[in-house]
Amino acid sequence: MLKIKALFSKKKPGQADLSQGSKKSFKGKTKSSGADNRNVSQDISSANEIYQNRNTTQYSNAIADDHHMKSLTDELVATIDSDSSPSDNITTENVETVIPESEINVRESFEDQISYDPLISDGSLPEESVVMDDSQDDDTDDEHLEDETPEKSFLEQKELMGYRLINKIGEGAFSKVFRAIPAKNSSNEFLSKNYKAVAIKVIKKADLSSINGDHHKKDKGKDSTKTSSRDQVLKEVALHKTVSAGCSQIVAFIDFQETDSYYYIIQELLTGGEIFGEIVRLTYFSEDLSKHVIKQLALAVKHMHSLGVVHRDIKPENLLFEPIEFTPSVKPKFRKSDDPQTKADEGIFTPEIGGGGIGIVKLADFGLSKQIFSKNTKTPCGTVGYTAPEVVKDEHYSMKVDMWGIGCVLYTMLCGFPPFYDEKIDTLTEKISRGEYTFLKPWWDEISAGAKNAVAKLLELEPSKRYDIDQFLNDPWLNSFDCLPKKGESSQKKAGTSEKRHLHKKQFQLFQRDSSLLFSPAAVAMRDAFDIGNAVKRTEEDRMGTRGGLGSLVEDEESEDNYNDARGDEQLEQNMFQLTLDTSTILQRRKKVQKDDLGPQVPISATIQE
Ligand SMILES: Nc1ncnc2c1ncn2[C@@H]1O[C@H](COP(=O)(O)OP(=O)(O)OP(=O)(O)O)[C@@H](O)[C@H]1O
Repeated sequence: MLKIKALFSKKKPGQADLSQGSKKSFKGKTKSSGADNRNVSQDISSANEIYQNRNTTQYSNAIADDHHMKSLTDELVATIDSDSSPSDNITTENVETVIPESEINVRESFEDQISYDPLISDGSLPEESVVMDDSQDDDTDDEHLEDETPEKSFLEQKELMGYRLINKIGEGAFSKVFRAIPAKNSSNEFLSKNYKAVAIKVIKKADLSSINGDHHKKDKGKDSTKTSSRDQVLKEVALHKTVSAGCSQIVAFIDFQETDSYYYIIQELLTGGEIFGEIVRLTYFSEDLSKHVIKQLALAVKHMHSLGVVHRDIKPENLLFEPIEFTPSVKPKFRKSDDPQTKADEGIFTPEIGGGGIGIVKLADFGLSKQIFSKNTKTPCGTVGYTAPEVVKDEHYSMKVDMWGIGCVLYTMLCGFPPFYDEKIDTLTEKISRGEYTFLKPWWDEISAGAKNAVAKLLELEPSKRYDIDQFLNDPWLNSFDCLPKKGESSQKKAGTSEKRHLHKKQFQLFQRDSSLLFSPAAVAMRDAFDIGNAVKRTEEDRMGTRGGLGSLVEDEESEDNYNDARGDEQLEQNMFQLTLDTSTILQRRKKVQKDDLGPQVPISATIQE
């Protein structure tokens, strides 16, 4: 409950982005180190290396080998351990991770050379240009990307080196995500050849530290070893870098920059957007398309788990995709529960390619990930030389949190609404804790027994009985055909000819303009149901007492600090945030169908308990 409070009380009201909607909740569960951002004495060696070797290591994921992976993992162990105790064996004491002055100067002089300077920082261009018109769209063909004009003057551009921010494509509680292109005169030839466009997550330092209370916590005296906002960002970067190397189902990490005011996380751009939006658009996915998406997610999770990293925030918003050409169905099929007037056609599904306009799918957002053990030592972080049986059990428990997340995503894709929901947070929390879900009639009537079995094995309450990632990957339903996209083509080319890409893009933009769907009560409720669900599971995981994990210490302390406040605010919290699934568009639509065509209406809360 404490974590849930943190999640929802920190939401920014009125975040809206018509170009690619994403209204997200706070995730930076951090504890201040009390250290100045620019002068951290007990800090992270990986970050130091990222800064110092940026020009040589920034695109290392594309070329990572085992040796590189090993050193990254070792760095990460050190990173994680620096949170734990000043007397631990593995420490990074006295390692300074400030950006060298020389580097800052280089940036400033580099900025002078950037040809688009006139647009920078005057803030005068209007916000209305968020959605591109067709003529601008044509300009985004790969061949002309480098000439693309930024949509407006972005303040975030001022301190960024080597990339031009073009338009905002997403938003988190404390971040903005931009589509960007490597600057024309970028010295980084490898980057500009391999990535015509990139996504840049920009985190404003001031926002992060004020909300995390870094200044306030500075005075507590005991926290020289605690995790500051900065450490949290660096941890996300280190984990993203580690897990994306050598895994094509994880959004590639490209580069990282820290400046006076911002952190910039530069990553591979997935042009389709979030799977979340596609569920809302299509209402639900066919079993084939669900398999196609979930298998790619499962491979991403397998890779992470093999490195000892748990994602802990698996949800449709964190699944991004590359669009493919949409081929309409000759004769669209409807389920009994569909409203033929409103159900969008998913189109033809092609094994190894995809369907519904969805091709390659990748897992993103490592802000809540944590490392449970190091790949090399197989011992939990923070311990040297032995692994107690209960710790091994805890590791597995942590990983099962991701399996539960996969189950929720699969359930949601198959039917269009999440497995657990209630209008009240506390009731929802209880349902999740008790594993109370059902294959709701009539929406699940036509879904195969194989799919239901896979979902049931993933949503098994008892972690030891729940599928692990290998069991899921061997599930007979999942393997009824080879649903993975073909290898070999770069994801940025996957959508076929630029003409076809434009076609889909136009369809997609049209959909995106209809923000009423993405921000409808149904969509908001679905987002919230996932956020609450993940928070509940993480809380349970913490209660189980994961010993080695990075997050446990940090979160435990946060819980302790917030405990009293949380109790006082509990009622307020419940009033402020109520899930409104009952009034949601998707469920309204379904209720309407149910009422008109399928007999008596069943209240959502009642059906859940069936
Ligand atoms: N690589 C990418 N390619 C395309 N879009 C992206 C990419 N990364 C992020 N986005 C978009 O930006 C949104 C926000 O990104 P992200 O989830 O990383 O931010 P966040 O700050 O972690 O959000 P929060 O912490 O509030 O969950 C995503 O949901 C997605 O819509």
